[in-house]
Amino acid sequence: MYLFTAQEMRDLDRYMIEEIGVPGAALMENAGRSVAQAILNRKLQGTFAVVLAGSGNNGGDGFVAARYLASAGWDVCVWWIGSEEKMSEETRAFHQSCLKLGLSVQLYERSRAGELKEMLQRCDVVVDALLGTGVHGELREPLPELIRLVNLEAEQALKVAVDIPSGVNTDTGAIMTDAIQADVTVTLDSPKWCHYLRPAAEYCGELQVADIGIPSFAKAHQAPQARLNTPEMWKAYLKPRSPWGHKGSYGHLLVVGGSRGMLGAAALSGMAGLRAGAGLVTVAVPEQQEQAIAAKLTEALVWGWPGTDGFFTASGSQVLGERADRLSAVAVGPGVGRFAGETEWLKEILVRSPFPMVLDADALNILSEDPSMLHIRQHPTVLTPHPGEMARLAGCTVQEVEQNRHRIPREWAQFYGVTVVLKGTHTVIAMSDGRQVVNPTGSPALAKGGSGDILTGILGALLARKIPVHAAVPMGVYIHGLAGERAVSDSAHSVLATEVIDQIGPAIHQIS
Ligand SMILES: NC(=O)C1=CN([C@@H]2O[C@H](COP(=O)(O)OP(=O)(O)OC[C@H]3O[C@@H](n4cnc5c(N)ncnc54)[C@H](O)[C@@H]3O)[C@@H](O)[C@H]2O)[C@H](O)CC1
Ligand SMILES: [K+]
Repeated sequence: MYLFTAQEMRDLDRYMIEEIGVPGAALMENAGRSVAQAILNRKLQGTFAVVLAGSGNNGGDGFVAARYLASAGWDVCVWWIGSEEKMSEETRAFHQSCLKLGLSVQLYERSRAGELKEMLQRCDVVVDALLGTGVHGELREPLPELIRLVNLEAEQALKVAVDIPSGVNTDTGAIMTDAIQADVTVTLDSPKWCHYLRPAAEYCGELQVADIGIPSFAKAHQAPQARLNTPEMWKAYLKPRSPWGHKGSYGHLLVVGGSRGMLGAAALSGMAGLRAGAGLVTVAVPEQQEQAIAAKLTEALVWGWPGTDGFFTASGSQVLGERADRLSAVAVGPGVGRFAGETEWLKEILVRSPFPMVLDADALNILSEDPSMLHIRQHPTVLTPHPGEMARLAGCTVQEVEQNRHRIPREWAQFYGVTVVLKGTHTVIAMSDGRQVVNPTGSPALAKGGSGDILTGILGALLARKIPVHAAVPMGVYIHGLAGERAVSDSAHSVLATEVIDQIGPAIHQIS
């Protein structure tokens, strides 16, 4: 499923109208009917709806929805703002048809706030068709006051946003002034970025996608840059294990990390890698840590790298060359820590790894000293920063990263020719060719130490299994999120990282 920006949606709209010949009014009719149907499907007790309509096409959808609710026997009152001159031809026509049918259609003015307030307090549904994807900049009055009125007074009503809650920015998920706090958002044709970006995502409520008659081949013709992560995108690579296979058939993942005080991180990555199907996993730790990791991990191989006092040493990573021909992927970072000569150490790994690589945690912090070293890489490289690590890499604040989740990872991925996985609720995956994937799976249970190490292990294993990076990364992120969801048996507070690892197998089974 695609994820649209406002401009991409306008382009698709134009393509459907001008090149395919479907009238704009037909799309609007379908949109409004879908919204009304979504409301009727809920079989609510009460049947009084207040429809708030702007003068743009979002408002047009609202006028249509009002007509369908009225024809289902509902008591409907439409309040609209703006002016008839500003309306598009379609919106004007549907406004007129509501008037001709004798529906109650009221022009909102500040002096009438009391009347509207009284209705909002006793209605059963509020349809928010004030602003859609055409919003620009700070809201002009009377929108802010109207939005405040709805959020404050329509407490008991079901608030249904048409396409997007009015006031949110479609592309960035920002809220310029204020936005409708919706219970349900009926989005037209496809989800938009704002449905998955904070703070807008918190204003959407339940998301429903309405078919308005745009076939998938039209979307493929006008393909947007981003998709929502769904198994259909990569399921073909998730083949059952062959009865003729052996451990060598499923790749050999090397996990590098586990310095003093952080052994658990490398152990979690290693275990996750095995659960995600790698044929062999070797965990490389500073030599002083070798005994301890061996005692922790029964199924993995261990490899002591030159170390001092439980930390890696500058030139120690040269040993990678000795076994590189036996490996098929490497994951560097879980519990690596910071140490003298770390940049040189990481550079050696980048050079000596002629296979896919995952960089996480302190490997990313080391990298942020000199990101240009990524240009050394000749093979797929995946970075899995959380917002703090992304901020260090990009040289900006965490807040800037959070406000630009749609943009910063994409620019970074394209510039350095890598795949960036910006973690968080709705992880954003940015590929080196500009394509993006937003992940819908996950659980608050994953907001705990160890979750990132698990993701690193899963991604490393899928890459070791020679699944192409464009499929392995969305697959790994999806499985990780699903395992997190599945690990919650009662309270999300108390889930342990090892319990998430236990759910990797069931998650894979659920998808297969
Ligand atoms: N996706 C589709 O194919 C279809 C989408 N439909 C609906 O159309 C809207 C987008 O319509 P558009 O006319 O481009 O814009 P809006 O209605 O969102 O808003 C324009 C309207 O709002 C005023 N405005 C803009 N910014 C501000 C501001 N900051 N303050 C106050 N007012 C503002 C502007 O002056 C205009 O009057 C999409 O979301 C769908 O709901 C089609 O109906 C079906 C096909
Ligand atoms: K809206």
